[in-house]
Amino acid sequence: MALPKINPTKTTAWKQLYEHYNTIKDQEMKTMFAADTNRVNTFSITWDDFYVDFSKNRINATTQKLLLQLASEIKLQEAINKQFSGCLINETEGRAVLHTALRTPKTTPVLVEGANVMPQIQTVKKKLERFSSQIINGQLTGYTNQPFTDVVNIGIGGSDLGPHMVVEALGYYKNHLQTHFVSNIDGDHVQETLKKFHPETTLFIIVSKSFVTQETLTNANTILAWFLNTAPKAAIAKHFVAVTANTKKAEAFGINPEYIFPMWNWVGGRFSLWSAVGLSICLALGYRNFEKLLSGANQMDIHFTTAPFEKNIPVTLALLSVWYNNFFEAESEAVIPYTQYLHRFVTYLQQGVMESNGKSVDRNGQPINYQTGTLVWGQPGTNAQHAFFQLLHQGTKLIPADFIGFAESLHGNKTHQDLLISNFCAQTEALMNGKTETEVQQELTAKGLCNKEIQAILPFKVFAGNKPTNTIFIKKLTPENLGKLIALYEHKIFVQGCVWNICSFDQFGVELGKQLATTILADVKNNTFTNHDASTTKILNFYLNK
Ligand SMILES: O=P(O)(O)OC[C@H]1O[C@H](O)[C@H](O)[C@@H](O)[C@@H]1O
Repeated sequence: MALPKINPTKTTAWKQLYEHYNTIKDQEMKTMFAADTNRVNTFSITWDDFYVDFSKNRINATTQKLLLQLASEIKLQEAINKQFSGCLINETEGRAVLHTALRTPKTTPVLVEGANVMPQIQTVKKKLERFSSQIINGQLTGYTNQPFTDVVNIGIGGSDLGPHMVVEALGYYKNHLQTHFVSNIDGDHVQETLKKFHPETTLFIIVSKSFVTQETLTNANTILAWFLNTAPKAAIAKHFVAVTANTKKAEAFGINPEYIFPMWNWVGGRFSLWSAVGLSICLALGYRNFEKLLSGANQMDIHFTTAPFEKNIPVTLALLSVWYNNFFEAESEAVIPYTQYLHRFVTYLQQGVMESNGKSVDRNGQPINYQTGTLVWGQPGTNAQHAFFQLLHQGTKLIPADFIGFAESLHGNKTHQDLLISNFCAQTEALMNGKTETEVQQELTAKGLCNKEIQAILPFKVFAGNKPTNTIFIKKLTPENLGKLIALYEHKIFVQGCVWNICSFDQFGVELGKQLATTILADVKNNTFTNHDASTTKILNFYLNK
């Protein structure tokens, strides 16, 4: 029931893509547009509220054919079927990968090792719905009988990034509850957050799939001590709830079992916002909006599992990313959302992409000799334009970029929206077309510069262009459309992991640092350390003023 284990570099498509790369690498996209009036129709997908234009890529019909052949040779369809049918595709941890079941309609059974998981999902969803509406409407109150005004999510990694991103992204739809997120072990993060609310009117959600994460438990204990400075012990039951797959540990922490929201080991942390980990989303936006988010994601799941690969958005974006990563040797890709609401989207994606696909052994445990996980970075446009776009336009690196935009402004300010969308379109056009010497010369001549002046400045004003971008244009930022967008990137990650023949669902790479931190903590407490390298020892000496 395992995923296929095919070395991509041994496929016929891979070898042909190499040869093809040599023929296309110096071709200009603008020339390709001029030669083919139908290019934009061939290389775009209209689906639902989404228009995805991937025509501004360094590809032609042969590239697309070979990338699709690669998908077929590595048995992508078989892998997708296995994921959605609950096979234990997270082999290194012996788990299914079924965050998609959390957004599947309740009438469709989803089996994990023969058992239908839908009833337990429904039970938790009902619990989330009841609890969140009782907090929002003031039926459940704090220990002094006042309604809750603030909610604090205490979690890190997947237990923070997803819900935090969604609550910010859908800020337009928020209710009166103020939401806060405490993640970092940095005590200053907790202390700064604690300034913002009162114990009598604040609900604390401890979110940890494992319920052993150092940061989360330390922060939870610090906040609990702060709470008990003014509140009686009996108040804990009303103010502290937990989301976890380890209910025993949550009970041992002192959480009222009635207020423990379970999740399951077949939901990976970085894909968990659809589970009870989304409790802060339910509280901030109301349960109906949470359901809309899930329903949007489910629509993308249906698209992903049923659309032919050449019209399949996640498959297309994944294969294009492989094209640049493995053939053009582009190391990173930028994601630029043209809405401030998505200001945490890239931070969220970084865990999904890099924790999943930052691997250097294949599914057989063999070292690999090709590039895997891309570096993902970015921030909202137009801010990004004034920060790092210089490097995109004129730097030495090839950085493919996804431009994500929403046609409708939520507050309806047309003046701003016209400006925003003009920038959104102008940047991808500029990145593709660049500016030739001749164009610069004409521009400067028109400004009245003499030839000597023009020649002195000319090289600095030329833009090579031919920089690839995808445009993901969506009608409106709604809970449904955000659900679709997040699910799109989740599936892109999965497809890339399949092509690279790596295990996308474990994260052993985060363990070593955690182990060493435990050793160092003991050393710091004892004020003695001998077992570290000279560099680390000197740094520790600096800390301990030795
Ligand atoms: O939810 P928790 O068990 O507390 O885990 C929180 C985070 O811990 C680690 O950093 C893992 O690498 C992440 O994948 C996970 O999201």
